[in-house]
Formats: sequence, structure tokens, C-alpha cells
Amino acid sequence: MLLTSLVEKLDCATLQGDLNIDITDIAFDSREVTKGSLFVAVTGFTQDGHHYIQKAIELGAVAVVVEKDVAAADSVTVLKTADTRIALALLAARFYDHPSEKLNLIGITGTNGKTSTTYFLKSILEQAGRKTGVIGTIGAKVGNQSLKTKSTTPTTPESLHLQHMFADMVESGVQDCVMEVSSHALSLHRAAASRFKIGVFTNLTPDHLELHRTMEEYFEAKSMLFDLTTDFNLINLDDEFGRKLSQKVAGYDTKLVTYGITDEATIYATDIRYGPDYTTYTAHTPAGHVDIRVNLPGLIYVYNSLAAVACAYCSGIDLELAAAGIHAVESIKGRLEVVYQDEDRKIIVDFAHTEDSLEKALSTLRPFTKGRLILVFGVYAAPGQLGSGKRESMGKIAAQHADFCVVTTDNPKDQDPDTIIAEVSSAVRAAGGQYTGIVDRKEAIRYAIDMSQTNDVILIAGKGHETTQIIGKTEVPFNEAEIVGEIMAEHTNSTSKKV
Ligand SMILES: CC(=O)N[C@H]1[C@@H](OP(=O)(O)OP(=O)(O)OC[C@H]2O[C@@H](n3ccc(=O)[nH]c3=O)[C@H](O)[C@@H]2O)O[C@H](CO)[C@@H](O)[C@@H]1O[C@H](C)C(=O)N[C@@H](C)C(=O)N[C@H](CCC(=O)O)C(=O)O
Repeated sequence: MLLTSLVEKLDCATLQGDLNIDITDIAFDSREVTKGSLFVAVTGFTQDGHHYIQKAIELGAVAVVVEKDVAAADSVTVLKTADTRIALALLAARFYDHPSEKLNLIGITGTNGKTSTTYFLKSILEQAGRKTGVIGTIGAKVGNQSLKTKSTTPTTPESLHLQHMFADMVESGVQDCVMEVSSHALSLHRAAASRFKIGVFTNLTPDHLELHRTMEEYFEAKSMLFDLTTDFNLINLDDEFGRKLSQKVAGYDTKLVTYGITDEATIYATDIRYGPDYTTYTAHTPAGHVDIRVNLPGLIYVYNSLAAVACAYCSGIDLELAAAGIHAVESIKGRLEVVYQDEDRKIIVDFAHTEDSLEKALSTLRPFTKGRLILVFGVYAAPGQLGSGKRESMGKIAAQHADFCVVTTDNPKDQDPDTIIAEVSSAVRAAGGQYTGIVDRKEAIRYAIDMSQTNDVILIAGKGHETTQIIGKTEVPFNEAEIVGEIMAEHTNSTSKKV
């Protein structure tokens, strides 16, 4: 593609060189540059892409886009713009011929519920016989086939990778794409230049305050999704920030559809009932009502499946197919996932890593726990959370809702695990909770299993679907389902040896 067409009407100045050159690829990482590429220099959190311009040129970049003044060889075209992240998104969308506009693209944002809503919706769309793509913490997939990608972010890819994925999906005949859109992604313009037919807002509770600093900033970041939607804004009306957002978007050209468990919402749930491993309710929509059965317990799964029903309604899908799609989801990786069960005990892994989600996970399990509710958890390290009170509040919630807490590490990163555990433990103690502290997370899990008795439930909270732990600068493998399996196998062996 000619550079002139690629940058046409883009807000950037040509500092040097020819625009009449062919661009064969775009890269924002010098390590991905190939001959004939356009290199976009992005200022990162740890490094600065502007320092890699020379490297990119050596590898064959013929043009660069910058936001800072840098020297480059005369043979290379240099363009300057105010924000290279926005430019990258716009350039990528053009390079791949605006693929998001060729999809029924549904973006889901909110602190919690993005992944399970995505699972439910994918299943509904597949029940409706539609070829569906997903992008999120479960990876990028078409059906059950993973898409090849260079993306390195955990949830929402950088704009270049994202547009590439959309283009691949269009090429393979995908009609609908369900995507988790994180607040990180929105504030870093990863989704800019994408067009969403439907935007979903699940909820907002404190998280990622290391990046957004205040809840107001966090809310503004999440709200950015609704500047990118074209048809429907679908918002949880029972959430404080959802109500605020619905007022904010009321004047937009897009249609506002709300959901919740009161009949004030456009789509709402009644007759909610829970069992130890299911939830049933009736979903009411303007197109009629339908009985829903979710194979997971708890109010959060009413909200997350209802959001998927609401998307189905907005996409013109029959409500019976929506119900069948939700029922077809047997479990969700790392979401109240039962990783071991025998007549004595049940071991559950959940991603709960915020105050709100930990409280909800424990309260959901409590009514179905005949013995003790044993919690294994840590508080992950994030720069802004040093002294922010998260350790104290997580400790307090744990003490209030669990019978025994094994306080351990989550992702301690560069922070001292002993200090984290001491601070969390002191909060558990102050709130009258029973606890022990064990730095090694595997040993903490083993301790909980060893102390468990008939009818006890063990909740291992914080990491959910994640399969690594970040200790210092190293990411070490840590798959909780496998670890529980190993420990239980050791138990079985030692018991049979005794016999
Ligand atoms: C904090 C954050 O968002 N980090 C992301 C960011 O890393 P960074 O800013 O540190 O990158 P950097 O190393 O400083 O590099 C800066 C620039 O120099 C370039 N570079 C660097 C080295 C080199 O040799 N050549 C080169 O050109 C890089 O390509 C980059 O453009 O850019 C990298 C490249 O895309 C990402 O892999 C990385 O995601 C890390 C792994 C991450 O954990 N991100 C998390 C925080 C994240 O984004 N999470 C959200 C979900 C949040 C949630 O709701 O839970 C997500 O949407 O995934």
C-alpha cells in the first residue's frame, strides 16, 4: 500500500522523505520489522520505541512515525504526530481495510464479568449457527481454533495486532466477534479505529487504580468504548457507574438498552434461584421472556448471562437459542471452577482478586458449604497499590466471610512477599479471622488441603485462568488446577501406601 494513501488526512506532518513509497507491513516493535515496513514508535511503560528507530531501519523499515523529535537516516521517511498510539490504530485499520466494520463486533467492558459474558455470548452465537470469533483472556479464537498472533497483552491486544486479528476473522468468514475491552486498552487507544455494533458495560469496582489513579479516571476510560459503538449501548442499570454511564450516553445516536434485576431495566431477570452448581431465572425482554439455567452458582452469573441474553436480543437472535447457548456452557476456566471434588471436600479456583469479587465469590459459596469455608489468597502487587489500603480491605473481607484464611502470594512482582503477607494477615487478625501465612503458593494450597475435613470447601482465589505467577521479574508456571491435581494424587498415593 502506498504511504500517501495510508497517511491521507491523518493528522501528521512529514518531517523528511518521500510519501510515494510502498509500505509492505506495519510494526510498533522493532523486533517485528520486515523489509519495507512502516515503524511506529510508541512510548511504553518501561521502554521507549523511539530508541529502537535505528534498529527498525537496520531491519528494513522505510518510514517511521514518531511523536518526539528524533534523528533518522535521510533515506527514511519520517512523519510526526501528536500521539503515535492513536496513529498506530488508524494506520492499522486502514492497512487491513477497516475489518471491524465487516463484523458484528461486540465489545464488553467492566471490572468483572467480561470473560464469562464472552463465554456465554460465544455459545449463544454458535447455537444460532453463526461463525464466531472471540478475543479476550481466553485468547483469540475462531470456534475452538486459536488464531495465530504476535499479541503479548493478557486481554485486549494492541491496535495493530487487533486489526490483524479482525482481518483474519473476516477472511475466514466470521460474522460475529465478541471481544473483551479492558480499560488499559481503551486508555492506551488499542481499540481506537475499531467500530463496535454493540458495547456492553458490566460494572465498575476499584481495580487498576495504579493506571487510572481515581475511580473517575477509571470510569472515563471505560466510557471510551461507548464513543466507538454504532448501534447499541448495553448497560447494567444496577451498577452505580452503569447508571451514570446510561445518563451519559442517553443523548448518543446509538440505542440505549439496559439490563438488571429490577423491571426498570429494558431486559431484566426475575424468579432467581440458586443451587450449589447452578442458577435459574426468567429473562424478560421486549421480544418476550425465557427461562434460563446457568451451570454456575451466584448472582454475578445472573448478570453475566443476562448481558449475553441482552446481546442476543440486540442481534436479533431467538430467545430460546439464547437459553440453549447459556445452558451449553458447562464451566468457565477459573470462574468458580471446581477443580477437585470427592465425598469429603470440594476445591474451587476463582479469579476473584478485588474486594468486590472476593466478597461475592465467598458469599456465593457460603450457603452451600456444610463444613468450613477455607480461603487461599494473596494480594497482587501493583505500584499504585503500595499503601493504598487494598491489603487491609482484602484481609478484612477474607476474615468476615471465610472460616480460615491461608494468606499467600498472588503476583508479588518486585514487592516483598513477606511484607504483603504480614500486612494482609494483620488485617485478617484485626477483623477477628483465623489464618496462617505461607509464602509459597503451592505450599499454601497444600496446607489448605491437609487441614480440610469432611464437608469443607476450599476456595483458591486470585489467579483463576492464569497459568503463571510473577515473582520479581520472572514469570513462573503456576497452573492451579494441575497443582491441586498433583497434591491430591500425592494424598491418594500416601493413603493407599498406609493401607
Ligand atoms: C502495562 C502494559 O500495558 N504493558 C504493555 C506494554 O508494555 P510496555 O509499555 O512496558 O512496553 P515497553 O517494553 O516499554 O516498550 C515500549 C515500546 O518499545 C517497543 N520496543 C521495545 C523493545 C524493543 O526491542 N523494540 C521495540 O520496538 C515496544 O514494542 C513498545 O512499542 O506494551 C507491551 C507490548 O504491547 C505489552 O506486552 C505490555 O503488556 C503487559 C504484558 C501487560 O501485562 N499488560 C497488562 C497490564 C494489560 O494490558 N492488561 C490489560 C487487562 C487489564 C485487566 O482488565 O485485567 C489487557 O487488556 O491486556
